[in-house]
Amino acid sequence: DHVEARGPSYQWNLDDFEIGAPLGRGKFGRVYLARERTTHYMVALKTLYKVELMKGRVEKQMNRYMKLFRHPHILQMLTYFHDHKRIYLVLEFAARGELYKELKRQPNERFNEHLSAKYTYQVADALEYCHRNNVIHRDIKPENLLLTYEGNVKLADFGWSVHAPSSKRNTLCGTLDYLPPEMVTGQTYDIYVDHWCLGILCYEFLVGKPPFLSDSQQETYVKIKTINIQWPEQITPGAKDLISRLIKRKSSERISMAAVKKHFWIVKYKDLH
Ligand SMILES: CC(C)NC(=O)[C@H]1CCC[C@H]1Nc1nc(Nc2ccc(C(=O)N(C)C3CCN(C)CC3)cc2)ncc1C(F)(F)F
Repeated sequence: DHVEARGPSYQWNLDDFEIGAPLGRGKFGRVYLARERTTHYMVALKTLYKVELMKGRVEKQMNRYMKLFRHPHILQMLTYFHDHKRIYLVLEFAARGELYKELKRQPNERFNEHLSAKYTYQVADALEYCHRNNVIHRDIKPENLLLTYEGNVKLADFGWSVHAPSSKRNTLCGTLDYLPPEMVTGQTYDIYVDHWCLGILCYEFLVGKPPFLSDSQQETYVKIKTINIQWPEQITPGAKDLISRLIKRKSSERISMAAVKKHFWIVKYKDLH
């Protein structure tokens, strides 16, 4: 709202901000802590080099993202602007940083049932909103989640999101661990890919690593297609029930985000401290 104080037609530029410490590197460029000069509002300033993003698609993606996404568990893009070299995204600053680092910092590198249920609930809430707007995130994993000062989740990085349904085969870099069978076999897929990923995410919160982690991609493919999951003892019957209802081969059998939010294990643990 501070940023919108200048009115929707104001052309923001770099001089409106004092640039602070680097927060790290995103996929396409660096991210800095920044402060808006007049209101002292803290933001994250993500710089993207134009050369990678010349395609007009980015502009469309930005506009779709900006207009649509106002949700407590989705990282908000406040505005964006560009100079001759770069595009600058002015994003919400999440003070407690990257959730995957928080996961690694935990004893045994895993979250207890309260944090796992709380974060799973908040991601389900964000996904329900995305799906209501016919957007598939497609890249749900700890690396794409940030934490606010209060310890709540912000879903970020809609770089891979597309309108449902889609059969867009993108060169998915990085881990296959989160891929559902329909994406592994290149079939068309729908919003239910995010339901599968939520199941994988909940498992990783509780165990500290995803269920199909293997030494080779080939082995991971086989485990995904056969849905070969081990259930270590820290996964209680309630958590196993929820995860099993999300990691279903038939996408239509995966329970809805509304059902996740009402699931007895989520309800029991999400507000405990
Ligand atoms: C989801 C997406 C895939 N991820 C990203 O974009 C990443 C790429 C780089 C940073 C992050 N992007 C953001 N990060 C924050 N907050 C933040 C991050 C890191 C720390 C932190 O732990 N340090 C600075 C520590 C402090 C201590 N030293 C030792 C290490 C770094 C603290 C707060 N807010 C908004 C964003 C956003 F998204 F708006 F850009």
